[in-house]
Amino acid sequence: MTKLTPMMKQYMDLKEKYKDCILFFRLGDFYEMFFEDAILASKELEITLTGKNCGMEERAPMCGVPHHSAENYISKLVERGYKIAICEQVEDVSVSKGIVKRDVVRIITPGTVIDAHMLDEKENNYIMSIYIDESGIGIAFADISTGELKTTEFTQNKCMINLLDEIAKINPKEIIINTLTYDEYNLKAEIAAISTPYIDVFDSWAFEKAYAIKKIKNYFNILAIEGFGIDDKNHSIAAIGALLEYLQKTQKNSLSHINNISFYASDAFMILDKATRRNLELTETMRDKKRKGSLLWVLDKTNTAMGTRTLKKWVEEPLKDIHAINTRLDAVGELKENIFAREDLKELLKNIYDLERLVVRISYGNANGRDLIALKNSLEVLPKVKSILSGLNTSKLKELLSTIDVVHEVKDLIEQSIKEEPPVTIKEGGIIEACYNEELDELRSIVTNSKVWIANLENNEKTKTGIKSLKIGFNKVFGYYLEVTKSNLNLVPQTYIRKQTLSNAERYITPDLKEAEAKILGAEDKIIELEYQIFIKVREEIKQFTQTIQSTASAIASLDALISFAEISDRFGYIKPTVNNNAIIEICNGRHPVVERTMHSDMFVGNDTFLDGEENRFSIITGPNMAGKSTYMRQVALISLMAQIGCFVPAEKASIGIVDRIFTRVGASDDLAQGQSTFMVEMSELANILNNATKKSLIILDEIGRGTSTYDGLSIAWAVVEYISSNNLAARTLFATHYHELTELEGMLEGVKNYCIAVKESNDDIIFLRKIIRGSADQSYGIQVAKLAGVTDAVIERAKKILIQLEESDINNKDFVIEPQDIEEKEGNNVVCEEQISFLSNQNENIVKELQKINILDITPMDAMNHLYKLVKIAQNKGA
Ligand SMILES: Nc1ncnc2c1ncn2[C@@H]1O[C@H](COP(=O)(O)OP(=O)(O)OP(=O)(O)O)[C@@H](O)[C@H]1O
Repeated sequence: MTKLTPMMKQYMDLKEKYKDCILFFRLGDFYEMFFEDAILASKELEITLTGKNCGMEERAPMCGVPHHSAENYISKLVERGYKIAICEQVEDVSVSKGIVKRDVVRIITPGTVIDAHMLDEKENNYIMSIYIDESGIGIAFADISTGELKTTEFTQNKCMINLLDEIAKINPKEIIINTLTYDEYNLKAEIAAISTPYIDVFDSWAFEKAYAIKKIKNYFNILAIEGFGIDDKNHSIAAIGALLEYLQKTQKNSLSHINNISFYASDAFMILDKATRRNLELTETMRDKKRKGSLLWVLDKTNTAMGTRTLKKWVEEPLKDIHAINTRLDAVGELKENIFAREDLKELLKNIYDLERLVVRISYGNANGRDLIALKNSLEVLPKVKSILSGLNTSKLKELLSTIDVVHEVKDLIEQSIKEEPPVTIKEGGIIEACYNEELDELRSIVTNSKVWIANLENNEKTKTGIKSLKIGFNKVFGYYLEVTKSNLNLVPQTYIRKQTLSNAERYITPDLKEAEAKILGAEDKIIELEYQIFIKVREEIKQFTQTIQSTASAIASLDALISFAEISDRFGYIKPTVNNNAIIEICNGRHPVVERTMHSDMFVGNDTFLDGEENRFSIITGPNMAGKSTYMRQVALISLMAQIGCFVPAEKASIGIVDRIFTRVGASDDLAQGQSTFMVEMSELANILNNATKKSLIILDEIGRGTSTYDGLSIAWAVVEYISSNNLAARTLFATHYHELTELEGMLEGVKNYCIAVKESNDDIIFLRKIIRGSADQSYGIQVAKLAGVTDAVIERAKKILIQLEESDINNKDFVIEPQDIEEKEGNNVVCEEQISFLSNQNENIVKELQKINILDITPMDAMNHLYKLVKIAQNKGA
């Protein structure tokens, strides 16, 4: 018969309750894991697996991590999609019975991380809840490390596409959903293709409307949900209800920092699908997924972590509302012009800590003394920020000025209560400032006086006994003692009580000394406890200001992002675009914001653009490879997007008719992992464009139809031009192509115009002028570009001959016949070979014989390897 130890029984009960989590079970200074959790964690974390005797027949597999460094281990597991249940000692009421009560205090999942070291300060960490039924889709997402909670819903047709676009934008780390099947969609696969969140089907009852409404009311402690503007948004309500349920279930803690729901209409922003975000390299590069080389890399010169996150959100969510865009543009303009104000603000912002996340740590009860000092230092800067802002005039800056609250109550409270350099832990004292609490001051003076008394005692005893080397020391076992070296033992008075013998000294105590010690130690214990209590009280008081600090943080973040836009506009010569609701995109001397940063200033050649949705709605762009077609088209898309996020643009003049969506079909991006060929990907992206573009969209097409046979490709491309340019759609489009036949469409189709990127021929070479001009390119210059790229002369020469023959066949309407390489050329190869052989004949006649067996024009790689092997053998034998 086996009997489980009480600790193991407690563990087993909790594990039963939290089956889907790895249980981090706190024992002393360690988090221990047992059984299958231990086996898994030891493998994932590469830590030693041991065993523990726990009353069972066999020792339970066990492994553990130190409490103080647990965050690192937890973060590794969470990144890999595991859920971690943190189990702590919660009360010790039953200590008398020898049982410490433990419970799960928090579940950490990929989307519910708040711990500073586990978060990327430049990114939000979102958890998303999705509710789907036959009439629509609702989403709600929160970043619990900042307190943001947003929701939207789609009830029109195509809502699945809207959902996937939103997921691509928000990039949640974790998704809870009511179902994974919807029409013909396999949602898990669809979502995995866009982003890589941890997806879980969550309890369906949590999505039920009545339950969700009750949950929202309880959570926010309100009587009606109208105040959030979601009362008629049933899908949103369901998603929010489940999200709150999940958060409460996992966090088991006050979520008071999530104190608002913000509903947004998804069509309030420019829509960018996954392909477009990737192709325009908005936040990371296509090739290596790095920030460097992306648009964000150019635009982001923020000075606070909050500003960095806000700027990224703006880039991913361009506006469509002209007024909102203009208020940002005006503010950027004022900050650009007013260099002194901007520079001063920048310096001040550098001293502002990540208030959004700090306030959450306070709310969770995780903040330590240093966090509070960081908060105080940040708040100290705010009056100066406000004073500079009060000298500025634009409406956005005025709005930010009125939102920023210096929260002087909090600043004063911390200043008075917390020491300037407090320790990291909050349970060892040394945190609370003098003169803040009378009782604490008294206790401290007891300690100080007693210590002075002890210091005096040393001198007095020295005089009294005549032992000059007598000293008073302290250790944790005996407390305070008098130490006398062996040579002076004859001088020790009767009243000293011997306590310890060392090799060359004796240690004593006296009743007076012990009395002073008791006072000191008693007071010190009380001080530590009292300091802890005071600290918790101060932290709780600050918690009441959560909402005010959050809105101040959000205003600072916006200010930081605007200053960043102003800074790059000034530094890189950007200008203020005008935005309007007509269809005209007119750019004078526009530049690609990222490509121009990769070359010396003035090297980038600016280009003009005119698209009006009418006579000039569709530009067919031809030109040699490498001429700059892709760069040009992307620059038009990026300039439009930059204007709509409220940033100045790299151009001499720009007028942007608001764009509702940007679509791109750029280059060949294989999606083999998804089981799709290059051509399949190209065609499905094209299908997406044709199905979803509107008259207000901007479409960038780079070489449609390239991935199939020439005639199929040309036919598709031709039909695409006809369809998009027709009055049904008439979307503004830039289409780069090597199918010169398409240039015949100018004049045939309304709104289609030919452009080409100019090059100059010089002898056999081409010089890239990078200038877009009206008209079409006369040839492709592919062979010249191949030559520039270093393709062997033999291939280049042969390609030229083939090209001539192809062109002649074409002109004479003959079938394509490529004549074989002439004899001379073939012999030429042999001549080279003969020369080599005659050189080698001097080296070794066996090698020559071997070489003569080889027909260099008819040899497979395998044959070549065999011959090489034989030659090496011959050479080795000769050497031997
Ligand atoms: N306006 C410009 N000024 C200076 N350099 C430019 C400009 N446009 C493009 N370039 C340079 O030329 C290179 C090639 O440009 P891009 O890829 O746009 O050519 P392309 O015509 O699309 O070529 P392909 O048809 O082979 O795809 C760019 O990487 C950039 O370095």
